Amino acid sequence: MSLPKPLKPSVQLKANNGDVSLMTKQKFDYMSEIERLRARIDEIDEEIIRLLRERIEVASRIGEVKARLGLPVVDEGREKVVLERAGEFRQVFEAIIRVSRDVQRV
Ligand SMILES: O=C(O)C(=O)C[C@]1(C(=O)O)C=C[C@@H](O)C=C1
Repeated sequence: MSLPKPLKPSVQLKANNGDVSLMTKQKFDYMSEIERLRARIDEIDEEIIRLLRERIEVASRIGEVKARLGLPVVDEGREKVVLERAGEFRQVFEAIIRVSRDVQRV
């Protein structure tokens, strides 16, 4: 049985110190794919952050109305509904709710 052929280093990349290091084309392609996917994650994260800011703004408005009506910040029934909808992201939403409780207390 023969061993697979070693891949030829075919891409030259300049390292920070000016040395030229060799990388296989295959590894270069995989690394480019990671970069491309990370760029998409950056876009998604920016959108999530924008939506979280908007959510906090809305929660803060709810807080103002509650204060006028003399209602408590925490509404456990409503939190249950929000957390059930969150499904596998329950822990994420627990953290989000903590933030919106906090903005309603200031
Ligand atoms: O719906 C409300 O009453 C809110 O204040 C918003 C919110 C939430 O972040 O979803 C926050 C705190 C409450 O305990 C319930 C829900």
